[in-house]
Amino acid sequence: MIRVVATGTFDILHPGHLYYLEESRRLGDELSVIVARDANVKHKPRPILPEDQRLRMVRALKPVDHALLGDLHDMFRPIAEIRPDIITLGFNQHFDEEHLRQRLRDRGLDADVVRIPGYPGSLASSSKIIERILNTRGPSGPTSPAGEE
Ligand SMILES: Cc1cc2nc3c(=O)[nH]c(=O)nc-3n(C[C@H](O)[C@H](O)[C@H](O)COP(=O)(O)O)c2cc1C
Ligand SMILES: Nc1ncnc2c1ncn2[C@@H]1O[C@H](COP(=O)(O)OP(=O)(O)OP(=O)(O)O)[C@@H](O)[C@H]1O
Repeated sequence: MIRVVATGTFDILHPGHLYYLEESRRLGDELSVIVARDANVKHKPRPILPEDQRLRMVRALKPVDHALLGDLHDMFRPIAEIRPDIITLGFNQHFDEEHLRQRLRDRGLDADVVRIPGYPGSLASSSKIIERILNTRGPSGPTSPAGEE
């Protein structure tokens, strides 16, 4: 039984998320997904959708066997519980593979780390979808009703 773990914020689902999770699942027999806590998303604007909602949607996706919210303080705690054989990183996750492998070894965890490539598609990005919403439906967007600020 090969256990795989995937991680991410998953704010406003799109086909890039699905591709990452499908490719992660293909590497093993069981896929667990750790969804980032609202309080831990500091490297970009805070998610639009709250963590419970992001978790619920990820859990419903076909390639996902288990989904859980991450730990608030220690990112290796869920990993120590799941004991995966493989941890996948998405194409734009800011972790260095070798550094992550070393930190895992330091904690007595010997999971391999595999980078999954990007899925092509102009709207396969949460931030681009948000940008498009603001540009097309925001106060100065082309579809706002006449006379409304
Ligand atoms: C091995 C690993 C374990 C993680 N564990 C947690 C965790 O327990 N709690 C959490 O809030 N984020 C955790 N994260 C981080 C997020 O799930 C996410 O990868 C990070 O916020 C980068 O998000 P993004 O690629 O979705 O922008 C973990 C990331 C990795 C690579
Ligand atoms: N287009 C994509 N192709 C492949 N993997 C993707 C794609 N978009 C996101 N992922 C992966 O899905 C996981 C969760 O991604 P995340 O929630 O950061 O979405 P995002 O669309 O990259 O967000 P943002 O646009 O805010 O950076 C990460 O591992 C990320 O690398």
